[in-house]
This record gives sequence, structure tokens and C-alpha cells, in this order.
Amino acid sequence: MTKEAKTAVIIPAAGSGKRMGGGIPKQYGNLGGMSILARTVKAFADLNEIHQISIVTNEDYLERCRLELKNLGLMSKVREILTGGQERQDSIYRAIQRLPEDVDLVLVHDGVRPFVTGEVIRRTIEAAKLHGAAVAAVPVKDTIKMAEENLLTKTLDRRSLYSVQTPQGFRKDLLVHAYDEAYRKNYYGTDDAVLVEKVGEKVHIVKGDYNNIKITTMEDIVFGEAILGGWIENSRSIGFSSLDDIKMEPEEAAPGEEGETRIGTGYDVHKLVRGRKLILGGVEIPFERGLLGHSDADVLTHAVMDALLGAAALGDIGKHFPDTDEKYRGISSITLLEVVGSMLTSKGYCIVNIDATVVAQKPKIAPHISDMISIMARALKMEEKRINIKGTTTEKLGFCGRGEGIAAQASVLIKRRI
Ligand SMILES: Nc1ccn([C@@H]2O[C@H](COP(=O)(O)OP(=O)(O)OP(=O)(O)O)[C@@H](O)[C@H]2O)c(=O)n1
Ligand SMILES: C[C@](O)(CO)[C@H](O)COP(=O)(O)O
Repeated sequence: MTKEAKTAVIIPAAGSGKRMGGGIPKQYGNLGGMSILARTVKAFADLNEIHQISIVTNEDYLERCRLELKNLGLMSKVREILTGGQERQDSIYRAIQRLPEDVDLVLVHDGVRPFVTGEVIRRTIEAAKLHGAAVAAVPVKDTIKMAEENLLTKTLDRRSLYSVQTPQGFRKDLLVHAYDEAYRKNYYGTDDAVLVEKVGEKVHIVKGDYNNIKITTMEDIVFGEAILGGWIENSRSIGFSSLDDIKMEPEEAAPGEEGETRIGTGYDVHKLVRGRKLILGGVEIPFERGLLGHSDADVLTHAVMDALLGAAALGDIGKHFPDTDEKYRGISSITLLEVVGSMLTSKGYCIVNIDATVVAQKPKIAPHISDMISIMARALKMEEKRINIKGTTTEKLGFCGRGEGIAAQASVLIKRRI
């Protein structure tokens, strides 16, 4: 699926909030000057990657919902506000059945998870584009046990347990099929992924956020106020750790490998042709020609990925993202870079630094370098100061000098941290 995939969000907000209690459904409770639901809608409305929003809510609150969103200027992407059903699943199914033809990807996000970040949403979108189904999740922190009649029966292995959140993102056809099957066979799930699992499809995990809480009981309001009040940020500033510092899939290093440093190099060339965009380091550079390739042909990002994979002895991009696979046609190389970053993280590596050179007679690279660095640093979840990008010409010599193509090379240093 290409990066232009049309993405819709369904926000179920039709629950009665039995566990919270109180006089109004919790999604209409006030959190820092706006309702919990409005805060949730804003998180999606603010993102360019989101094209339309369907909200499902309680019949008596339809008008209130519309008015608040209108007053906050949040209606522009809202396609419709519908009345919900008996269960969360029923509410979502109502919206699914009304999705327009041209939607490619669907995210489902609880109306009562107002602290979802753009990063988590983007990660879910990219993984859903790549794999068809993806959910945000965080590793559990407690030991989880099973019990019957107040007696423990089993202790589960925490290393394979995750607390699953929303957004949950799916290719539309997959989600529609999973929901249709659930109603045909008459089963219910507590999330959307389980319905997709039941039709035999794989659902991938992306890193969620411990702040992305579902406001369920009164204590969650207290956590919510703490998040809004900046407590989490303050704690981070004094060196406390959050999920960003924790690996999702830790893998034990072989004895003696801890702290091992490794280097990798990457080199790539693409031809310049008319009628294509020129993308380098995730930045679209205005130029009369662009690079030809199966993906977006971002030669710089390809060289960096090859260097990273090489350093970790994981092969090369051709092995992981073959140009014979339609799934990668037109894909953003930055999406692939995120995948490569996760592969290194799961092997226990962190990236010490990246140094890369773009070899192009034209256009000038220098004005775009800082944008390239910030896009790549975000994709690899590393500090910008650890990335260096340079541009050079070949004094009009060779294929780069004649403007027939652009080359890039990269060197990286990685280090085992476990
Ligand atoms: N029939 C329902 C039930 C739930 N939801 C929505 O699904 C999300 C997650 O559900 P939950 O936290 O369980 O909300 P409630 O069902 O309202 O809570 P409770 O189970 O305590 O009644 C919420 O945004 C909720 O409004 C919905 O759209 N339709
Ligand atoms: C979808 C969900 O938020 C994932 O954690 C959760 O399963 C919703 O459950 P609820 O019982 O409707 O709160």
C-alpha cells in the first residue's frame, strides 16, 4: 500500500461508563477544559495522515458532541456522528458498515483514550499499511497470574505479555471481513484485533505509550490530571525511565557480547528520470526529475538501511523488502527505516552514530539536511546529534556528474546494550 492510503478513524464513544459511575457518560467528563472525547478527537484531527473521522456516541449526546467539536473547530474531518449499539463492538460495526468505498486503512480508537500521541498513531498507521493489521501495546509491568475461586492456578510468563491499547489499525477489507464473520458466527471480542485474529490473520504490535490510558475508573482521572499537569515530563527530565527507554522485544545477548560495537557500510544508486518525485532522507526536494525505483527510491535512506542491516549482520534491504513484492510499491523508505530500526532494537542494538553522503551534481542538498536529519532521527528514535548528512558533487565527472543518477553512501556504528 502506498503512503497516500486514505485513512479513516472510528472513535467508539457510546458507552455508559458503568465502572466510572457518575451522572454522565465518562467520555463527556471534563479533562483540563474540554471533554475527554473532544481531547481524543483532537489528537486525530491534528494529523495530516488522518483523512476522516467517524464518531459513534450515545443517542442523547449526539447534539452535545457535535456542538462541542464545532466550538473547538474540530469538525472539519468529522464525516459523521452516529448512534452507538449495545456493546463496543456493535458501535464500531455501525461505523464500519458506513465507510466510504475509497477508504484504504481504518483505525479504531477508544473515545476515552485522550492521551494518544501523534507518534503512536503514525506508528500504527505505518505498521497497518505494511502488515495489514497492527495494534499499539505496552509490555505489562506487573506479574500476571490466573486464579479460580481466589486461588492462584498459574503464573504467566511476563516476557510475552502485553497490555493492548488503541489505536488498532487495519486494511479496510480485512477489518470488514473480520467484523462480518463475527456477526455471521455470533461472537464478541473486547477489542478489534481479536476478531481479525479469529479469521486467521496476523496482527502486529507497535510500541504504544503508558500514558495512553483508557479512562475507565475514577483513578484514571487522577492519572489523567497528572499527565496533563506535566508530571510525566518532569519525571523524565530528572532521568526517570518510560517505555521509550524500554525495548519491546528484548533478546538476550550471547555471553561476552554485551557492549560489543560493530560498524556497517551502505551504498546505493538510483537513476534520475522525469515524472518522479525526488525524495532524499524522507524530504521531498523540488527538482525537475526524481529517482526511479520500486519504492520511493530514496537513495540516501536505502544506503543508511543497508549500513544498519550490515552492521547487525542482518543482510540487506533487498532481502527484507524485495522489489518483487507489490506491498513495497511506492512505499516511503522512511517507513522501511522504522522497520529496520525496530529490527536492530529487537536484537539488542542501539545506534551510536550515522554518517552519510549524498553524491549529486544537482540539486543542492545542503538546504534540506536538517529536515532529513530530523525525519531520520524520528524514524530511528535516536538523537539528531548522532546523525550527520553531507552532500557532494563529482565535479561533473561520471554518471552523478552528468546528472544521470544520484548515489549515496553511509557508515554506521552500533552497540549492543544488553
Ligand atoms: N456500547 C458501547 C460500549 C462502549 N463504547 C466505547 O468503547 C470505548 C471503550 O469502552 P469502555 O471503556 O468499556 O467504556 P464503557 O463501556 O462506557 O465503560 P463500562 O464498561 O465501564 O460501562 C469507550 O470509548 C466507550 O464509550 C461504545 O462505543 N459503545
Ligand atoms: C479495545 C481496548 O481498549 C484495548 O485495551 C479494550 O479491550 C476495551 O475494553 P472495554 O471493556 O470496552 O473497556
